[in-house]
Amino acid sequence: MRYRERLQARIAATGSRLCVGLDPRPGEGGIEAVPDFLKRVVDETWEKAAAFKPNMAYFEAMGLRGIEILEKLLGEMPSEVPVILDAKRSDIGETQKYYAHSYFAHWKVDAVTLNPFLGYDSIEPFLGWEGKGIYLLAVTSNAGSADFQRQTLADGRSVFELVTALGERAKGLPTDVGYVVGLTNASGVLAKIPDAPLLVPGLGAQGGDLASLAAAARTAPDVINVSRGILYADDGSSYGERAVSWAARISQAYEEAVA
Ligand SMILES: O=c1ccn([C@@H]2O[C@H](COP(=O)(O)O)[C@@H](O)[C@H]2O)c(=O)[nH]1
Repeated sequence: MRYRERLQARIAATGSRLCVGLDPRPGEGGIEAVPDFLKRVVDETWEKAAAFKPNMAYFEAMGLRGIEILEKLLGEMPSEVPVILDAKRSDIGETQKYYAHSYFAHWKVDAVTLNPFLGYDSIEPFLGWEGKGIYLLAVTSNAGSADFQRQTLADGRSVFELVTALGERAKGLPTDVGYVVGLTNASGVLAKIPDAPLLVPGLGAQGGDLASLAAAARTAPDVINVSRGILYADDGSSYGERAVSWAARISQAYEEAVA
């Protein structure tokens, strides 16, 4: 089964487009409390998760122990839920081969985020993997996405359309190509993004508004990420309750857009 089909099936089975972001920040218990923390989050949220998204930065920040924690976590993930590793890697093709092997063959994640700045040959090593996906950073959720990504070229295209053109070149290859589009910057952008799976961060702590995404009436298996809004909301509710609540808010926005 292709990655896109698997994600579509998961969204249909759960009725949820929520991607649960796994960004652990060691607290009072220190690094040794992180594995149990992540296990509780996964156990409580997986039934409402269309996908999980561990971000490499938070694991790398814990040193080698963080990598061990990530490896163990990946080995114990519920098999029903696709895992998107947020790695944002970028290097020459020869080196990217090793990242692709590490993530797809060794860690067996379903998809990975990549920085497309080095061009097509830098993403090529990721394109021959049946059942896997990559998400290219197209329009990120930070203010700095205006510095390059949303600039307009002399021919009238936006810079992020050069990114989607890379993805279009990969059509027909075994790996599915999707894009990262930040909810905070999605307005006015979505009409120019192909019908490919989107990973949409920016909901919750970053204050993104679901209306423009829902109104775009896209048919692709787009997923919307919430990390701090589930892991660190400090609102007296459980991780599971927060996942249910965010999944419902996302569904409601989509329902209101068609009403
Ligand atoms: O454009 C981007 C790309 C990636 N991210 C990542 O998503 C989560 C967002 O976390 P929240 O706590 O829900 O804000 C985090 O891992 C980011 O590195 C993004 O925010 N924007």
